[in-house]
Amino acid sequence: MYGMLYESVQHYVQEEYGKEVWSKVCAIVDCKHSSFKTHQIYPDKLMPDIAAALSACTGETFDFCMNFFGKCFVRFFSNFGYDKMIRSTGRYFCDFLQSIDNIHLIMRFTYPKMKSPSMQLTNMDDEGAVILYRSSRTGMSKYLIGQMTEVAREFYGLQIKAYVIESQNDINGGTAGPIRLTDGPLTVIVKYRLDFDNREYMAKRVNTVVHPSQLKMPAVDLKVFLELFPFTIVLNHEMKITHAGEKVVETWIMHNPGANPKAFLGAHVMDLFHCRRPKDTNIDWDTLIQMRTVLFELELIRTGHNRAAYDAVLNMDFENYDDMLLNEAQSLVMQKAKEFSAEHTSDIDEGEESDEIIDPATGQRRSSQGLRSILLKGQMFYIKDVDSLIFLCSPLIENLDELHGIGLYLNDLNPHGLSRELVMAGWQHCSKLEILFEKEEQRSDELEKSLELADSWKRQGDELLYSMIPRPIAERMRLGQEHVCQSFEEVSVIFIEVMNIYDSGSNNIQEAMQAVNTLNKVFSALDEEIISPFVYKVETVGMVYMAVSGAPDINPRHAEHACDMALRVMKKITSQNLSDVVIRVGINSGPVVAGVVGLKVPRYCLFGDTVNTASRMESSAEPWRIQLSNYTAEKVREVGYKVKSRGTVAVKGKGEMETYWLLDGPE
Ligand code: HEM
Ligand SMILES: Nc1nc2c(ncn2[C@@H]2O[C@H](COP(=O)(O)OP(=O)(O)OP(=O)(O)O)[C@@H](O)[C@H]2O)c(=O)[nH]1
Repeated sequence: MYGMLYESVQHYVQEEYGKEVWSKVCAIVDCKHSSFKTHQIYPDKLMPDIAAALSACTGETFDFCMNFFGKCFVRFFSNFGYDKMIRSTGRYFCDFLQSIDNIHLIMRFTYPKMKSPSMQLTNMDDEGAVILYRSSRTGMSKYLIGQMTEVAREFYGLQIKAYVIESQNDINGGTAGPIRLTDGPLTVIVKYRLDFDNREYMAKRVNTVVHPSQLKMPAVDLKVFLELFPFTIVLNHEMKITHAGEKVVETWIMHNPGANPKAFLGAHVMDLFHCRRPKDTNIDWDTLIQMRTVLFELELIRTGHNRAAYDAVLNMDFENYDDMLLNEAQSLVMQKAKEFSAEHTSDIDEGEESDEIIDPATGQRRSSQGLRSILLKGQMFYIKDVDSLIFLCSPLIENLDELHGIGLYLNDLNPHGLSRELVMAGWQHCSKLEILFEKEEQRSDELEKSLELADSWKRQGDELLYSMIPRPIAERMRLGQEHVCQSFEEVSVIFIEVMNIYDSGSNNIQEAMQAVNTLNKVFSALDEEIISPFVYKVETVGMVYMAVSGAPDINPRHAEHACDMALRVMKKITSQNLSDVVIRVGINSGPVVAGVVGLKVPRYCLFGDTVNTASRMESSAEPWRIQLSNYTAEKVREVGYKVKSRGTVAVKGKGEMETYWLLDGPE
């Protein structure tokens, strides 16, 4: 389905429910598109999926959401100026209801791959109307209710009540989860009742009977119709073709070489055509006589593809065709076809059955698939004088390539109306549009790429920021909240020093580079042991790595988490047996004040004697040992950690302190 419908949903869901809800909905349906391109096609099932997801996020029913999306579409398409088109369909709401098919058809040039639904106004009365909707998509029936309600309100000042009377293959709303559209050829048929004040329209209709233009007119010879509409077919009650325009017969002959050219008349319409629109329609008199406002699309069935045969048939003794035996006539046709091809292409080997077409218009070779079949678009009109249905139609051709593809020329098209101009306009329009679409695609791809790039830079920036400032604090600062210092009653501070990997007095560059590499390996290994939110890395200064447990996320088991990390680190670094690397660890627990300092390179710092003492625990520890302050040892011994007193140690700036070695964690 075209992106325009999804653009309207994204716009109004964000407006109505906020960007947060929209992001949640996208996450649920796994939609990767940050925006939708108007002219790009997206999966049909995305629409009901989004409705089901929005229903889950907001508690609204699925039907409510689909109805809402239909309203969004009508509000949104005004951005493209389509509201003017709706207003111009007619003075009354019923005029509009009869024009929806036409609207979609006119928009075909702009949305060439559109698979629009078909809408049929089957009944009107003073209290409203009945609409029959057919579509190859499920889950859209409530979408249409939203559209019709919004068009009635917005453009006709009508409050209508629209509801489903009966439906086939339609998945009733309120489904819990996203609707998976089936892939099979499924036609959804839904009949709606629209209740609204329709008296004025009905009264106006009655008056048309006495309208001056309705004065008795003489019967018109059917031949006139067939000249004006050379692709027309006339059907009797048995749905047999009684009369036909010359072009439709010629086109049929061209696409059915070898068939009896006289077999077109008298054949059942469904033996020669497929009904493409509306889908799954019973082609019988009673049904068609009800569907005079519906736009039909009949596709001519092709059995072959030989332009040469076509010319041969037209040149043959058409009058006496019946007298010849059919196979004699067919062999004559094929003979003529060979002669025709031989005249037009010298390089086809003799005797080789060529199925190539020489396109006389362009002289280009076309493979046998070159001739596509023809799609006739029009309405069924009942002509009382001949008690027949006449399919007043014209070929649906979007551009010159397609015209050639069918083997027709502009002169074959209806002499009146805009068929020829539309093809030309369509061709120009399409080529202009193609350039515009390409440009739009290019721009939006560039936009998509720069959005991805910006996103990756943002992520990298965030990583960098979170490496300096804890995420919750960074988020609060990003929201403009002034970050104030925060005091913590009790945390455990860990200092880890990498010893003797570098003599700061030496000027040997080699040694220095070696030391940096080794330090990077060790600190990266330590980083892997940081388990947020239990332990937070504060900084590294020189060979010293500092971390804390219990800040910025308060956690009562900070001493245990700090010891666990120290034990893991000891095990990890010894297992890595990095040559010359020796470490020692110190831990202390107590109160600290934490805050972000600095503007240029803001850092999350801890202040207080607890930090100083933890540093001393590390700097006075022996290599490969973890030294705990008395207070920390007390806390972890209670929960089974194995500690061993080191006795009293003279600690710089602290005097005599009893400290402990940490030997192992609890069983
Ligand atoms: C100028 C106005 C309109 C334009 C440009 C337009 C265009 C479109 C397009 C591009 C699609 C998607 C079809 C596809 O991608 O295959 C669509 C679908 C649809 N349109 Fe329109 N449309 C218009 C007006 C309306 C109105 C007024 C109604 C009904 C009141 C309507 C009913 C629908 C429905 C129900 C669908 C969903 C597809 C389905 O059910 O199969 N449209 N339309
Ligand atoms: N990495 C790091 N070390 C700290 C921090 N706060 C204190 N220290 C260290 O803890 C130790 C004890 O600090 P103090 O008691 O203030 O001693 P000092 O006189 O400032 O420093 P010294 O010259 O080492 O005695 C010192 O080695 C400080 O470098 C900190 O936030 N980060």
